[in-house]
Amino acid sequence: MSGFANSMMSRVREMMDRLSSSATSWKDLAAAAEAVLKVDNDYFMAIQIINKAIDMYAASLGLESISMRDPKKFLDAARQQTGDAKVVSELVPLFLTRSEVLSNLGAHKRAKLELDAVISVAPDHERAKELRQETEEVMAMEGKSYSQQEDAKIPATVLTGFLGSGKTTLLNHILRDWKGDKRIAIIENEFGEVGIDDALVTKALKEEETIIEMNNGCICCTVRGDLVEGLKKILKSGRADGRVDHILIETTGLADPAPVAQTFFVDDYIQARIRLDGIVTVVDAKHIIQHLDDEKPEGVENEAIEQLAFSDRILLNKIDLVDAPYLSQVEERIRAINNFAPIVKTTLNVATNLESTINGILGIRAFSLDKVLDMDSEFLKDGQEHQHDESVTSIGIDLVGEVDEGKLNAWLGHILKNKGVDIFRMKGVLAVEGQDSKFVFQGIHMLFSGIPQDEWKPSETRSCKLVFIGRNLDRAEIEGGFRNCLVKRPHVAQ
Ligand SMILES: Nc1nc2c(ncn2[C@@H]2O[C@H](COP(=O)(O)OP(=O)(O)OP(=O)(O)O)[C@@H](O)[C@H]2O)c(=O)[nH]1
Repeated sequence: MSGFANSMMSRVREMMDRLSSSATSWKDLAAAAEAVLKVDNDYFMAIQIINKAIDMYAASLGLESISMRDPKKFLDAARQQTGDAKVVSELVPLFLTRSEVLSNLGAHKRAKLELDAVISVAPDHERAKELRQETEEVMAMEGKSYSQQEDAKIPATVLTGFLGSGKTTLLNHILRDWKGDKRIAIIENEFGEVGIDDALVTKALKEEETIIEMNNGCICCTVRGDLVEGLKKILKSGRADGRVDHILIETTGLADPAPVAQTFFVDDYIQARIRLDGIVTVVDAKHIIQHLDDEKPEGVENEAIEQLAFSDRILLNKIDLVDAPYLSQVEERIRAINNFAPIVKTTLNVATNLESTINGILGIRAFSLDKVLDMDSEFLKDGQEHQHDESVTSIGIDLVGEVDEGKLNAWLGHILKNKGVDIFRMKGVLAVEGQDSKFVFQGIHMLFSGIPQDEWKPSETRSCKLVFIGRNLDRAEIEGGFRNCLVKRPHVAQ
């Protein structure tokens, strides 16, 4: 991670560490949150500190489990334990600060819910009533028209979906086939040591597009700081040569979208200029149930479930690979996780209804912090880092040289037959002996396709790049197997 990104992401944590070691009471934290709000207008930092103050207060009463989840229940329980006077003088001010911050971050519904809770225990509290009225006014305005301030920001879409679901296919349609005239900047993140998507993303880009690749870790954890940096770079490039109308962020197939979405609230500069338009999840109809049912070790999230839960629009893709009863079953499973996101059925590789599909995911104003907080009241808490399932790894191969077609086919056939269940995803761009075109292959479990694509240019070195992502992969076996397919002795590229 770059120095800048490091410093950005560690800022909140450093501040929290400093406060934890120097400020030992909830009162100190409450004062610190007020100061951060007044001096810096730093809402994300303020909410971290005020949450900690409320947590500390709740812990002193043994009520930490309900403090965020249900503010009314928490305030009522606190009242029973400490009496009305203390709740009004101590807890209410904490909740007022929190409501103010939530409103400033755009979570008006959640702010109102907390203010309602405050007013239920302190019906005459003037400041609480005032804040609730202000919040209601903003909500009424937002109901009529999208706020001008939000309109002025550049919309960003987080494109998520499990490995191989069709994200890059969709991206290519947007870049190559879509008739819309938006200037789109793209941030691409891959899981795997060797970047392949660069070769798979269409070269027929509209001239103006900016593509930023982030391949040194997963966007939802290690490279979140780089995402902020990438967004800032896009903002600057947009300023230099006109405009950027939309930002599209393709996450890895193993990303948890929650921390990616949180990024839009962490940095003031970003928050003032970019708004999260929506989280779009592409679903592979054939394989999704298998991944939803995948049992994970203790403390490890199931990414396929998270990607659906946080989604604002779902593209139920690859419907050509399943029959109608199975498709209904898939829809039912999706609905059990996310009952509000519209589902659009697609076959992205043949691009039917492309215009309406793309228009239905860009500029939709679908992301709502309120909606997310309803589902996950701790969404704005920093430090909830995503833990990847460590049995799922990636193996990257990057070698100069070319393969023997017969040996390659036999080896790929062997892998598909014997490792198809464990290999979630494989893809590669290969030089095949005697062929002028690059051989591009894609595999998802037992499904495989390979096609010649683009000729090798005289200036290019004929080489092979492959990525395997899956469970319990044996690096020596896969790498050894591939090396046996090579025609010449390879030279390992660094
Ligand atoms: N049968 C079928 N195949 C599809 C469809 N959409 C995409 N594919 C194929 O599925 C494979 C994976 O598609 P990608 O777009 O690379 O998937 P991805 O989500 O970007 O994959 P990762 O980046 O590895 O997570 C490719 O071979 C596509 O051609 C579809 O609707 N039907």
